[in-house]
Amino acid sequence: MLESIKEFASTFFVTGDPLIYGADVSIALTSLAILFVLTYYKKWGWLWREWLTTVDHKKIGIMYLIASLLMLFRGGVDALLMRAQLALPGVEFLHAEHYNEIFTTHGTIMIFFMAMPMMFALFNIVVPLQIGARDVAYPFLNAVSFWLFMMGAMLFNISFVIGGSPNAGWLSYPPLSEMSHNPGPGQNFYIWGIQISGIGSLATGINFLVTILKMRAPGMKLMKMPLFSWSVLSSSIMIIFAFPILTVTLALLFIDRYFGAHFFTMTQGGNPMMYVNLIWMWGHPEVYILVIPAFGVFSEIVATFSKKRIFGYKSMVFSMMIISVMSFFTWVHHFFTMGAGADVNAFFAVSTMAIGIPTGVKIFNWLFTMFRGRIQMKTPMLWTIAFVPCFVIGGATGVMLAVAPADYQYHNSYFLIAHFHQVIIGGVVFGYLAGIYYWWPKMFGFSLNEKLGKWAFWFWNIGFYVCFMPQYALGFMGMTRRVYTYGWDLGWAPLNIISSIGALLMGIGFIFQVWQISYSIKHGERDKTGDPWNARTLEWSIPSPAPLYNFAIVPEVKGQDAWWIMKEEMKNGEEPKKAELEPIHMPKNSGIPFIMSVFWFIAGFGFTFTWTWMGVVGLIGVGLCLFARSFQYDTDYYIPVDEVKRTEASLGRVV
Ligand code: HEA
Ligand code: HEM
Ligand SMILES: [Cu+2]
Repeated sequence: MLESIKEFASTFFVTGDPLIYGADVSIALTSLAILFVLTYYKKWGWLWREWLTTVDHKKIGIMYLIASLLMLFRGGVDALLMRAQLALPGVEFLHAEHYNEIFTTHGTIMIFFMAMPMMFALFNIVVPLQIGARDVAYPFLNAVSFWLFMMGAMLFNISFVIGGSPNAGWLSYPPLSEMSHNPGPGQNFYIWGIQISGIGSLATGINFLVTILKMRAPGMKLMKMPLFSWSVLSSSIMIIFAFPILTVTLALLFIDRYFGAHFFTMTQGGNPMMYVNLIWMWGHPEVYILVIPAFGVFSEIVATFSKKRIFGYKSMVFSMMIISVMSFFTWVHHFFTMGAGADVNAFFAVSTMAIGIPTGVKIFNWLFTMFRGRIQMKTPMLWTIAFVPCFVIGGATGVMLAVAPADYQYHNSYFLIAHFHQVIIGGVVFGYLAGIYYWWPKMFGFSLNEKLGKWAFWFWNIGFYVCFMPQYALGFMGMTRRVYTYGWDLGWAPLNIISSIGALLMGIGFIFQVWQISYSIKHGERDKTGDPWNARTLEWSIPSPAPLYNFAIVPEVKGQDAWWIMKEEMKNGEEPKKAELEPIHMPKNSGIPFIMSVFWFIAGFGFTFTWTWMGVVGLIGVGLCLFARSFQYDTDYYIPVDEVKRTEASLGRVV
């Protein structure tokens, strides 16, 4: 009896490693503590009404933000574990198999469950406010997207406790990810976690495309739209074209695994190369999906803190749109070594390098905006300035990788690892952090402490170079990616230990940020004006945090930098035009997005463990939720004028 319980436990729960035991116990204790606090303070009703059922883009944005910061922590712990293992040769801190799992979960979590939601946090928090809208085009769908992301992320993360983590790399190439080589549930967790959240991402792309095209305030022609919103448009278009490829690719892999098909096997007509092509047709655009909104953030920040209009607005827009088209024609640079032949490789080498041109245009525009500006060194600006050299070096090493014959040397080495961390951390992470600092007062009504922010900034920055610069050299010295240890005789030890110290410094930077947030909640400067940075775009024209309906009166836009123009007019004594208040049309909250996503989770969990009955129950639940929604007619309401007046008065505004 005892034996069979033990056997069941060892197949179901991940056991055998004290590190994992420790983590399991702490996860269980934290969950219990959260449940206890919610029950003790009777907060369940509040949680349900205010958060789990909300369709308000601002709250959804905040939930994305919290989730992404937690995932940054999880991915960061993974990174530190790997760096601890690699610091010295011959260490057996992580076993080989455990190392495989950790680089897989680190890469997957950082891209899908940290960077994507942090990007969606900014989309949600900023775009409607910046274009003068009262919500996104499809608020209900927006909540569905969020909960799909959340359930996908949770499904992926529990693999760590139940069943075992995936271990075939962040893109899960076959044949390693096929049943024949990987029979456990780990790869299924990967497939379903990403599949569920990926559908959410696609819906977000559609939502923001329509929001930007249809919901701009009167007078905001596309060529007067702020650059962050342009970047979201560009990224959304890429999402709409790229994500379906991911969905199909993972579905085919699952069919291989579940039904024994042979799309990607080595035998019986299958072809693993097909998978590699498909996954990169999504994967390469994905990195630009992530970085373009970061470019948008930098454009807003550079203009605000240089007290100038952005230099070369039109070229900024065109370069962004050109990058989003070109990003679909470079995917083969990820497998130059797979033998496609010289002509194919030459085409993709040239198309890859060509992306450097529009990117360079943007870099020079930011520099020209700063040139002779009255620059204020606030934290958002610091991250922006640090981004420039970091991204230029990372971009330049990208161009080196794009030289197909040379890539035979660099491919899958630490040179590659250093390249992509440099563009991703220097571009994406620095960009989103800059955006979070910049829009924080708008989200929460208080600023983050500058002093602690500067400590965090320097730790991250110095840590970054200490960690990743040695890796370029290690790549040349022959160190390949995904090795869990190496010998003393190779001479890699000194650079690896330096690199690990750098990772630790970044970890300290993150701790400073946590400290900064908790300190500022109490002591942060309250933002009474709604415009703490003396900024240029519409989101700063309303109080912080924005009221439920955002704009009591929808603004009229006269040009680029609409809020700046309004401020100039007010300075010149022009009275803002008084418009009549009208009742405001708003969407009602709904529990369906949450419940439906829970059913997706159940379905994903069932299919992961090949419990078909459970998978089917989950899918039926999803169907029932859709059915219920189609009979819901009472989905909206009006906020009466009186209430709008009262709210505005309480925020110190006269309307
Ligand atoms: C945000 C993420 C991001 C960004 C922006 C980029 C940007 C670029 N990447 Fe990178 N890349 C990744 C993320 C990213 N990459 C990831 C995650 C991988 C590996 C995944 C894996 O295998 O697991 C990868 C891998 C990768 C490879 C595969 C290598 C291999 O596997 O062997 C190649 C090869 O061509 C490449 C090239 C480039 C190029 C040319 C750019 C260009 O866009 C860079 C453009 C920028 C500049 C050039 C600098 C600024 C320009 C100027 C100052 C103007 C003057 C310069 C010129 C005209 C040249 N990248
Ligand atoms: C914060 C500092 C970070 C450190 C110290 C770090 C460290 C590492 C290490 C040691 C590896 C494994 C190398 C190997 O053995 O092949 C790795 C891989 C990877 N990292 Fe990071 N990383 C960091 C941040 C990030 C971020 C922010 C992202 C993305 C947004 C990211 C994405 C990836 C990806 C995609 C891989 C490849 C995984 C794979 O090979 O399957 N990393 N990182
Ligand atoms: Cu690429």
